[in-house]
Amino acid sequence: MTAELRFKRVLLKVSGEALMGDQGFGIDVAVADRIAGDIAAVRRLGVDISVVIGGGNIFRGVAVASKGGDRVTGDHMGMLATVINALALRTSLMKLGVDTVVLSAIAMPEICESFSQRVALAHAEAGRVVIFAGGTGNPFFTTDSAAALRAAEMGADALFKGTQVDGIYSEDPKINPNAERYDQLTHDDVLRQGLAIMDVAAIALARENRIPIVVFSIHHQGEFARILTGGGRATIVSD
Ligand SMILES: Nc1ncnc2c1ncn2[C@@H]1O[C@H](COP(=O)(O)OP(=O)(O)OP(=O)(O)O)[C@@H](O)[C@H]1O
Ligand SMILES: O=c1ccn([C@@H]2O[C@H](COP(=O)(O)O)[C@@H](O)[C@H]2O)c(=O)[nH]1
Repeated sequence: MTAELRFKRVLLKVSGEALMGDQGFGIDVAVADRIAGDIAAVRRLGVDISVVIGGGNIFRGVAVASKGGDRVTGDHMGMLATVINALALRTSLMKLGVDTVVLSAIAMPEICESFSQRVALAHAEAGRVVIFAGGTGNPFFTTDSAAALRAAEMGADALFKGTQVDGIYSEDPKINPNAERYDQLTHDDVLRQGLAIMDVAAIALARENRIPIVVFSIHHQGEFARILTGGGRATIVSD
């Protein structure tokens, strides 16, 4: 008997930082391959998946701004970092025989296709995994906002944030190991309590479009599939 699926069409936000593994910078191919394996397993369950990938393993715009540099240039560098990660993840998925396309919010036609909602939906309809690169294409945003935006554009019924921690806590658990972990929250709870797991714009956009957010650890192999089939460990944010 096939397990009942919690969601049929999901947008997965993959932490850029997770891709570096223990290296401290850049891409650990073994980690990219493992995450690709988790995506392939979820696809085999019959779930439509598209992906937004972060860039924190390579570059964040605030790193430039905090040293007195130009924030917009820094953000452009950060968005380019997400394209590098998207190409790496596509390579890992293609090795597993998963038909995958990268669509960038910033045109670079020699490297990948450009994003439009129409093209993205057509690729998804054809059964491809779509990886959205380049964030929203605009500075002063993050890939969490891009994930909420693309989830709405793709008609996703949930936004999965695969990150470094296994859910949302009362405070950053990396700073306070005694912080309380939540299984269930509303979008309003996250905003009112200022829980910094995602930026405010991303949470507000998901709330406006009634998209549940599922926060889980991308480091736990098979967790993505377990959550979709009713198990696993995650915090679910819904109204
Ligand atoms: N209330 C909270 N609950 C859980 N984690 C929190 C909370 N507040 C802050 N965090 C931190 O937020 C981090 C996730 O946010 P962030 O989006 O910056 O990283 P990421 O998922 O690795 O993405 P990327 O590397 O792509 O930027 C967690 O690793 C955690 O340390
Ligand atoms: O829409 C966007 C998305 C991202 N950026 C810049 O890229 C880096 C990396 O993204 P993360 O979400 O931090 O992983 C981000 O710090 C921004 O500098 C952007 O400008 N616009």
